[in-house]
Amino acid sequence: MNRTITFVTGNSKKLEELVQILGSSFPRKIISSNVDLPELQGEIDVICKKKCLEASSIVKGPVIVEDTCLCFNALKGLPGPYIKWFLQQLEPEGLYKLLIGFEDKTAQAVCTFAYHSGIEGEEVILFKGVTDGEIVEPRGSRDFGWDPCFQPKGYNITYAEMPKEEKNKISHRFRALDSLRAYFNEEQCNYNKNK
Ligand SMILES: O=c1nc[nH]c2c1ncn2[C@H]1C[C@H](O)[C@@H](COP(=O)(O)OP(=O)(O)OP(=O)(O)O)O1
Ligand SMILES: [Mg+2]
Repeated sequence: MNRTITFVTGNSKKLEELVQILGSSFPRKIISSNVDLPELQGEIDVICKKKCLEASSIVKGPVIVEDTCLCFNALKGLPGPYIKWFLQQLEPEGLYKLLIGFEDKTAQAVCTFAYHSGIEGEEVILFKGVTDGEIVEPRGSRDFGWDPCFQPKGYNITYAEMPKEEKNKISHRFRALDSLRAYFNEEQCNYNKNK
């Protein structure tokens, strides 16, 4: 049985963070595949499940995918899953300006990983991580997406101003991967018992 998991993503920064966060202690081998999956619409969980099944049908084995949303509370959760298009057109400056007419600048960064075993008929499993923060005037490195305009709660620096190790301790992606890691640690225990 194929135990290697393929992380299907077109985003190299996501992959970089996953590798840094999971480190070497993760029980399963993860390889990556840079396939552009369709950007679907709808509720976050539905998007992730569909994205995962799409990936699974291409890879024909165990896969994980990830979808990241940035939800502005004043906009009732938008842009949410559409953040990619908003960021592409508006850049971090424009994201900040979107909220100029609103007192409430709070936002949630939401990361959802989805895993499918590659076995037909099995369910997709979701792992979610949320980090609260606020949308601020962009500051810091332009390395990764909307990092310059997201300031996590309790901090006075943005994700983009933090050392990578710091972001990776509190980020939406870290939180999601923490529960994914717990799931696979247990799965590995059961696998070893039944071997
Ligand atoms: O930690 C992050 N810090 C800053 N920006 C981020 C982060 N994580 C995702 N992002 C950006 C990438 C994309 O503009 C949008 C999510 O869209 P999303 O569809 O999930 O990502 P994507 O299309 O780049 O990669 P994928 O091939 O895995 O779908 O937010
Ligand atoms: Mg995408």
